[in-house]
Amino acid sequence: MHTALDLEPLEPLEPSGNGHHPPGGATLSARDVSAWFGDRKVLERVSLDMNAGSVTALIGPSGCGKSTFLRILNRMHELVPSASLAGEVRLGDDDIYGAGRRITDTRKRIGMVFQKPNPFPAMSIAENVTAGLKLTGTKVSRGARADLVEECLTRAGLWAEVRDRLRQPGGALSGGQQQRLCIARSLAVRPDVLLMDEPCSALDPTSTRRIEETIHDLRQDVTIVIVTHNMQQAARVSQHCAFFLAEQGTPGHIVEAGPTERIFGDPADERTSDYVNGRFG
Ligand SMILES: Nc1ncnc2c1ncn2[C@@H]1O[C@H](COP(=O)(O)OP(=O)(O)OP(=O)(O)O)[C@@H](O)[C@H]1O
Repeated sequence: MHTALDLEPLEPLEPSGNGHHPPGGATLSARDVSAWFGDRKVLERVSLDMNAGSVTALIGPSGCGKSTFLRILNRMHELVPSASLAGEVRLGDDDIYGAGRRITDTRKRIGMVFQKPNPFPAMSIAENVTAGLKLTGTKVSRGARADLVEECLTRAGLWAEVRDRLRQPGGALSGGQQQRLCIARSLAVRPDVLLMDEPCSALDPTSTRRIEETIHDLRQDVTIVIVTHNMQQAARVSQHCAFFLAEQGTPGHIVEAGPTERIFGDPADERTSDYVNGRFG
């Protein structure tokens, strides 16, 4: 059950990063995105700007298409054999579905963190951080690797806890630490955008809070889009919010989107008000 909302912004616990990372983030814009699995349409003309320097939360009841929309944003939807889509997704000025655009280029610029932490359990903590470099063809000299590991673990809010055991396996960390390790791994390829699909749903409240602090610290550098079922979390971590709904078997669509404070405090649509106040979903 969702409850009344705490709109207080989070205070960072640690400074974000060590100053080595570039300022960044880029605005991600979806225009008239529709999606299908086979003949079944699950998203209807979704348009949304996810601004640089900002956290955008995607909220809505189960099955309304939030994860599908998120997966379209980094070209994962097309990996499902029956899946198709229409519309446009732009990262800055680039059409990520444009002719000749390679999936690996998109994945490099738009990282993703999943519901269940998925580090490589037998690889060391340090190797986990750099694991994505090879996959995306990112070149980092051997000498620069240690700095990159420290930088990314710091930005992910994990450095202080693991600095003395970088050679231990990633699988030996707690669930919350593993999730921050996955965030560090995503950051190592220097993405402009980080997509997070219910990143805290498998975590306890303390680990959840820690991830929320990490999100708060990262947003200066990386555009963040997060799917969450937790309304208090959406209110705490996001500056913008989009409310998705799929009514009576119709495809999911955005009922309304805007500044989080307005979506929670003064929504334009009664359905949004009912949802954010826990009256359904
Ligand atoms: N691989 C798939 N094949 C067929 N249908 C799918 C597939 N993935 C999702 N769907 C359907 O697409 C619709 C949207 O699902 P999606 O997972 O995007 O919703 P969601 O809002 O993220 O839900 P939840 O909050 O429960 O994760 C649902 O009706 C779902 O059953």
